[in-house]
Amino acid sequence: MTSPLLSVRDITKSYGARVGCEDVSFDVWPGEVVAIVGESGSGKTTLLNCISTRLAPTSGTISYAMRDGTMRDLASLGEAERRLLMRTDWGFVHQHASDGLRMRVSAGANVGERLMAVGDRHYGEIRATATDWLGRVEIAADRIDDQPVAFSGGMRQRLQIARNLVTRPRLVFMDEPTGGLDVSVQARLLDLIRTLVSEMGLSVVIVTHDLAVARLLSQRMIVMKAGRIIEHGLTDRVLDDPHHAYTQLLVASIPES
Ligand SMILES: Nc1ncnc2c1ncn2[C@@H]1O[C@H](COP(=O)(O)OP(=O)(O)OP(=O)(O)O)[C@@H](O)[C@H]1O
Repeated sequence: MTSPLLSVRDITKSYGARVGCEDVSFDVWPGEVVAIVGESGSGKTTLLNCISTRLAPTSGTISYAMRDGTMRDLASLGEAERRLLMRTDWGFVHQHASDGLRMRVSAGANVGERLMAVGDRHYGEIRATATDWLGRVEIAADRIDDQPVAFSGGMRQRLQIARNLVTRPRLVFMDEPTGGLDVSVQARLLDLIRTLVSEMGLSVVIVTHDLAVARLLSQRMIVMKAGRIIEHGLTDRVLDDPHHAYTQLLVASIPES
């Protein structure tokens, strides 16, 4: 494919007098993982929420290559079209699994619900697919009827990933997906995300303040500071040869492993 999947142009989001992000432009190509990094308050979440239509930008345009090949300005989508896109063609993995799961319905139903959203109606098939996906995210099949409230943080996050990926979306947004988890749990989760993303050929936009996460998962990296992109390039290049003084500072602050 020679055209981008998502095209972000001159996105600005203001909260009254405060700038969330400003004049941000970049493309996401099919099958690539783009990491948005920067310190707290640099505008990463604001940008992610704007490009995933969870937040309306103050100005700028975001276009998306729909499954039928047409490039649509996301602001022109009707509410029903937007919701369908979010439930089927896109995924959104929240930092806190409780924001992306229904905590009081079973693990199987959390996964099955997304399948029903794309029109699956056969109970046996839905349950079989849900069981298969629980296995793919390393949750034992005998936990299928348990509610996520009874799961550990790492399990909840893996369930949230299964719920998002079961419909085989083309684009997945992730907001600090490993944030707040123990280091060993993080490592296992990162490994799982990396495997699934590569097996499924997913495009991903991931927000993280952790450069090690960006290094492990992404091919391209966007560095933000005070709402603006200050450096953008291939992840290895940005991390091995940062051009901007702020990026140099960020890279220098990664603990030696
Ligand atoms: N709802 C809001 N109302 C007012 N200002 C906001 C709001 N949300 C974010 N901001 C401001 O916008 C700027 C960018 O915040 P944002 O949360 O996007 O940054 P971030 O890089 O995601 O930070 P963190 O890593 O801490 O989540 C900050 O100055 C923040 O205070």
